[in-house]
Amino acid sequence: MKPVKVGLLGLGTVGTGVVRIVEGHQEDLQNQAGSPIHVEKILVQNKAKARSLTIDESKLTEDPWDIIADPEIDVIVEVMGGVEHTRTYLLEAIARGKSIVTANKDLMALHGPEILEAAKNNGCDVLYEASVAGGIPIIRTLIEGFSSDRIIKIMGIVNGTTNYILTKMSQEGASYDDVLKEAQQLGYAEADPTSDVEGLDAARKMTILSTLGFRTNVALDDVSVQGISSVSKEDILYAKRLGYEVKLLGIAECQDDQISVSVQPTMVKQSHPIASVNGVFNAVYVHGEAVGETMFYGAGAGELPTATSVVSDLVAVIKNKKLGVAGRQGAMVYKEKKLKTDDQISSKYFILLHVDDRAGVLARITQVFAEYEVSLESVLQQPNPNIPEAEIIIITHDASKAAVQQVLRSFESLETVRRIKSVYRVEG
Ligand SMILES: NC(=O)C1=CN([C@@H]2O[C@H](COP(=O)(O)OP(=O)(O)OC[C@H]3O[C@@H](n4cnc5c(N)ncnc54)[C@H](OP(=O)(O)O)[C@@H]3O)[C@@H](O)[C@H]2O)C=CC1
Ligand SMILES: N[C@@H](CC=O)C(=O)O
Repeated sequence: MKPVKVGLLGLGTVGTGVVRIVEGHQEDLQNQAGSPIHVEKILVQNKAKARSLTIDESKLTEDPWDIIADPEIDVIVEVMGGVEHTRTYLLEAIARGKSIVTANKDLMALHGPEILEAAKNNGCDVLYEASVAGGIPIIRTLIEGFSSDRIIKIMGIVNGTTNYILTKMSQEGASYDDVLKEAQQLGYAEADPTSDVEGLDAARKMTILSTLGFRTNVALDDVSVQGISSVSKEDILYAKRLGYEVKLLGIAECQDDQISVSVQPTMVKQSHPIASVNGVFNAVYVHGEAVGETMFYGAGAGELPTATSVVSDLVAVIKNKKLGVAGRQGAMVYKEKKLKTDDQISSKYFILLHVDDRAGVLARITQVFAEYEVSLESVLQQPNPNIPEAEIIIITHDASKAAVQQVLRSFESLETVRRIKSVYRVEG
C-alpha cells in the first residue's frame, strides 16, 4: 500500500505530539485512512537543537521549500505558528495541490477566508480543528453536529494558559507571574505569552468559532478584547464571596441575525458548569435554538491533546482525497454580517467602587444608575479596613453596555466616588 507522505512544519510542543501519535498509533491510523502515514520531512528553525524524541536527523530541514516544493509530499501539517511567512508557505503548498492541516489560530483568524478559498479553487482541504480548544473537537461539532440548528450563543474558556493562571490564583493564592512561568514551561503558552494574557489568543479563537457558528465572516477587529492582566487576587476573593468565579470568557451572541463577540474577564456564577472548568482545561458552551444548551470540555493546550486534533484532521484529509471530495465542503459562511451596537449588547455587571463614607453617597450613586435606566440586582456598602473610604459592591440586572459605560463616565466626574476599582461582566 502506497504511504501518504506528510511534510511537518514545526517540531515543537505540538509537532512532537504529532510525530508521537502518528508513530504510536500507526496501525489504527492506517486502518482508518486506508494507507500508512509517513512523516517524511520536518521543518525546524534549528536542526542542532536537542529534541525530546528520537528523530531520524535526515528528515529535518531548515528550508521550507524542501517540503513545499517537493512533489512527493501529499499533505502539509503546519504546527510552527506565525502569520505572514506561514501564510505564504501554505498558499504555495495549496497552489501545488497539497492539502493542509494546521493548528494556527492566528493565521486562520486573520487569513482563514483567503486560505479556504484558495484551497477550494485548487481542490484541496484545509482543516484546523486544533486551532481552537486544543483537544476538544469543537470545529467539527459546529460544522457537522450543529448544521441542523441555529446557534444563538457560544461561550467559552478557550485559552488554557489564562485559565491555568486564574485557577492557581483562585485556589492556591499563587502569584500571576509565577504561574505564567509555569504555564510556559508546560508548553501551554504561546511563543509570546502576551497574546494569551491580553486575550488576543482567545479573541482569535472566538473569531473562528463565531464565524462557523453564526455562518458569517467575523473578523478579528469585530471582537472586543480585554485580557486578565488587570484581574487582582482581591477581585477573585470578592467574586468567591458573592458565589462567582472569575474566568476569561469568550462570549458570542446572535439575535435576529445580529451578532456580538467579546473576550473579557467575567464573573461566572458558581452554579454554571463553566465555572468549574479549571487548570489548562477549556470548555465551549453552545446554545442552539433547537438543541438547547450543550457543553464540550477537555484539555485546551499541551502536546498530546492538541496533536490528537491535528492527527484526526490528517486522517480526514486522507479519507477525503481517497473519496475524491477534497476541497468540496459546502459553503460554511453565507450570511451577511450584522454587528450589534453597544446599545444592543446586554448583560449583568459587577461594579466595585471606593466612595466617601458619608450620608447621602449611596443615594447619589443609585440615582446615577436610575438616570441611565440601569436597574440593580444588589447593592452592598461596607467598610474596608485597608482603605480610608467605604466600598460599594453593585450587581446590576441585564443592562446595555452603552448605558453602563455612561454610568461609569458619570462616576469619573462624581466627587464622592474616589475610585472605580473593578468592573466585570457577569454570567450565569
Ligand atoms: N502549544 C499548544 O498547546 C498549542 C499550540 N497551538 C498552535 O500550534 C502551533 C505550534 O505551537 P507550539 O508547538 O506550541 O510551538 P513551539 O514554539 O513549541 O514550536 C514551534 C516549532 O516550529 C519551528 N519553527 C518556528 N518558526 C519557524 C520558522 N520560521 N521556520 C522554521 N521552523 C520554525 C520551531 O523550530 P525549532 O524547534 O528549531 O525551534 C519549532 O519546532 C502554533 O500555531 C500554536 O498557536 C494550538 C493549540 C495548542
Ligand atoms: N496558548 C494557547 C495554546 C492553545 O491554543 C492556550 O493557552 O490555550
